[in-house]
Amino acid sequence: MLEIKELKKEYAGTTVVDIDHLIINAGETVGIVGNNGAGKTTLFRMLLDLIRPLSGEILSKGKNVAQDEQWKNYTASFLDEGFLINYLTPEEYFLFIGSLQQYSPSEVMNYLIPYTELFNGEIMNSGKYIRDFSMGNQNKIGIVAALLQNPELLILDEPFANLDPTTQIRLKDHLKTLKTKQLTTLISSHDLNHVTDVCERIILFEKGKIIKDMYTNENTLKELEAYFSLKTF
Ligand SMILES: Nc1ncnc2c1ncn2[C@@H]1O[C@H](COP(=O)(O)OP(=O)(O)OP(=O)(O)O)[C@@H](O)[C@H]1O
Repeated sequence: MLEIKELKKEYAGTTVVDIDHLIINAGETVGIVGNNGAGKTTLFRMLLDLIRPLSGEILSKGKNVAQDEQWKNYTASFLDEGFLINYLTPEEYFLFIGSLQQYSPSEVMNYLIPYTELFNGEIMNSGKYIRDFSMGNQNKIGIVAALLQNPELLILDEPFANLDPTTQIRLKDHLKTLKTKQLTTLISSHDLNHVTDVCERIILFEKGKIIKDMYTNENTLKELEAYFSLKTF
């Protein structure tokens, strides 16, 4: 699904992403972990052609995302609240996103039914604009809007951040159900517990470089905890 080749990004002369070669296979659920400033969001922004690399390339289904827009037809993402439209209500926003997929309003509303529990009675019919929701609820709106696009490739930056524990568990359970749909998912997270629970493969980033790339097993969480607890700066 994705191939990254000799990808480099620098800010003010400091290398923040430096990946020799990385392949993400179709259908994989991949967790990206790393301390603050490791380069996770920068990588995601390059995957979405929001910023350009200094050198190297990102191929999505074999095509360079910076040169060919095909990836936009099958990729959905939520990186931060900047992806939302603040002056809309959640209903208006979901209908807008749905209309881009040619969904009728009733199709959109039907699609949202499985998210009733995740929304916890706080999102729909509240009469509020997106800008007036808490960060956690804005996250929920953004994640569900990304899923509404029925993507083949889903990119979520810290999806568990700002969510209450109940919602984190509901989101985690939902993300696990997506595995059966052959969706390729990239999730960055600081929550080692959740990310190892949801993802079958974990890539550990440090200063823009891949330090570990491993398939999840019963020891992965302990390994990651040991790695981060021994880390000295
Ligand atoms: N627009 C920018 N201008 C200058 N430096 C930037 C810019 N964007 C990111 N950086 C720097 O690039 C490095 C990687 O940042 P990035 O946000 O990708 O890390 P991250 O792994 O997502 O961190 P976090 O876990 O804190 O979200 C950091 O040192 C950051 O300060």
